[in-house]
Amino acid sequence: MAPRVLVSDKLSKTAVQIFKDRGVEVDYLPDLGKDKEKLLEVIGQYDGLAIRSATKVTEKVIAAATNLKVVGRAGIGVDNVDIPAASRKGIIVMNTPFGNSITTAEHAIALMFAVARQLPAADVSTHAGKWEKNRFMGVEITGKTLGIIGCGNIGSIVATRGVGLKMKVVGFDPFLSPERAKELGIEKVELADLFKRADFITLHTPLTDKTRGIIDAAAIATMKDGVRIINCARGGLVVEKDLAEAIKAGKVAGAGIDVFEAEPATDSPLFGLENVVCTPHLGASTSEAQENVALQVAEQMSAYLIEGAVSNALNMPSISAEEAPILTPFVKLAEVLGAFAGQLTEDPITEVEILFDGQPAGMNTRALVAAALSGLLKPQMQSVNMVSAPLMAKERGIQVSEVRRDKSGVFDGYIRVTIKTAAMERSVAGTCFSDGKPRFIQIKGINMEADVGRYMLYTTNKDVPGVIGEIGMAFGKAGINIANFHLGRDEEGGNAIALLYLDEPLTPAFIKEVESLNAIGQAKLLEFDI
Ligand SMILES: NC(=O)C1=CN([C@@H]2O[C@H](COP(=O)(O)OP(=O)(O)OC[C@H]3O[C@@H](n4cnc5c(N)ncnc54)[C@H](O)[C@@H]3O)[C@@H](O)[C@H]2O)C=CC1
Ligand SMILES: O=C(O)C(=O)COP(=O)(O)O
Repeated sequence: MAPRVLVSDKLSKTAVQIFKDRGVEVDYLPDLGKDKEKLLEVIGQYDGLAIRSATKVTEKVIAAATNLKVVGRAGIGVDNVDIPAASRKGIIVMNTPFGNSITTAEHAIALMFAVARQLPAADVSTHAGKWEKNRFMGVEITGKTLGIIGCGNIGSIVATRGVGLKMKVVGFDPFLSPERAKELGIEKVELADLFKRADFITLHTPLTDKTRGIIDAAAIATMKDGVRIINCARGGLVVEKDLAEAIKAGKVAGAGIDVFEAEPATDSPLFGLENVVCTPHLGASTSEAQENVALQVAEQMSAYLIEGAVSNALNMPSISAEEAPILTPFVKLAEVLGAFAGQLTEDPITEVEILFDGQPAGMNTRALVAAALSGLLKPQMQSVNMVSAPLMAKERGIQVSEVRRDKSGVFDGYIRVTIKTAAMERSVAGTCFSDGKPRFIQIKGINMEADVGRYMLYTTNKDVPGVIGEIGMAFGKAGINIANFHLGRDEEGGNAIALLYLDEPLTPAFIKEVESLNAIGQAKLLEFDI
């Protein structure tokens, strides 16, 4: 059945055409996202949800989204999506990180000019026939200091535009390297320095616990008198009430505000103030940007829903369409190895080490780690998947480490999963042959070569004569067929293990009976999603 996508915000219709061309069913209901109740009612029918900023993908929406696999944000900011809730449910959240950056940077520059020359008020006055030539005295931009808070995609574009306008540009961003600052032609500064020196301040960070209220009364007090502030990033970065007070007091000479603490903003302390230029979250609203983001989000969501390719996901490593077919057998292998270890371990796991030897070491190991963790946690959490597993492991305090090394043995490559609990350590290794099927090659340090079956009985025993006979007798007496049998041991007369392939699951009573056989230590029924 074709996957179904709901477009619940106003995206360019290009998205609809792309979904259809890729074989995805699509419902285009651009106002539905604003109707919370209706969204809750219908979301269960969809595999994908394409949004902008109006649809709020809350924990409640995610709980109701019983079939949802992917949320695609046609734009950058994902603060309207509860990503931890989505991750917990295994839903991928992706955005289009570059499609609207130039357009948004241009809006910041447009607001800067509008504030510097009071263009909107002058426009209203002139339309009213007042000709107030003396009322609107502006400031020049050339030679002024532009302070950019957040020098990522958009902040960097604003920086180059500022340099082009002959401004002195200073930037604050903890992740801005001195080399990158030099390349942009700007000076990297601390925030306090930026506040002290800037004539214009423009914000380009995401809204996080660190950045919320970054411009408040205390920050404004350290700024130059007559500073002008532009916010095209997110409402909440600026404390609107504090900015309004500072404008009324004449400390701040003007502000250009595109984003608000509460949106849609129907009321704000900034409304009606002299030289505050407001726009209704128009940063990304050009036809070029909207074409870009619609096209990109529809391509990305279709690629995921149809081919399993992942790009620009915020809660899952990327898997390109080209690598998906090569990676898939190793994803399955990693999951099987994790599942083996997870099913044999009842105590809390404290550590997991995943070793990639040879061929898989050169692959997308983040995806393979996610797959191994998903297999490992599945016995405890049925709905865990590659998206949710890393977060679940972290929330459970499991330390995950990854080791990559060159080919070291007879196989072109293999993966080994080692887990630790307070009481023990256990490892299992496997490889993929050219048929793409996973094989176990080592269990608890014992070499063997065994296919993976849907139902398998794993036993540990002493390497003494008669074990196979005893097990065989028990199965024969119970009338249960053994499809295949693999054995391995560490040394003659030492520890041995057996893997029995079964056509169907065993009853707990029968497993107990096997466990009670003389030479048998442990007997455990394993199930693999194969
Ligand atoms: N008004 C609108 O319509 C639009 C708004 N946006 C918003 O613009 C903002 C920036 O977007 P991009 O440049 O694409 O993001 P980005 O991720 O490329 O850049 C953000 C930068 O902020 C920096 N940063 C993070 N915490 C910081 C802190 N505490 N102090 C200083 N810098 C910090 C990061 O290191 C990063 O370099 C986002 O909030 C996004 O949602 C994006 C598009 C349209
Ligand atoms: O991309 C972003 O982060 C934006 O803020 C753009 O929002 P919008 O898609 O115009 O509602």
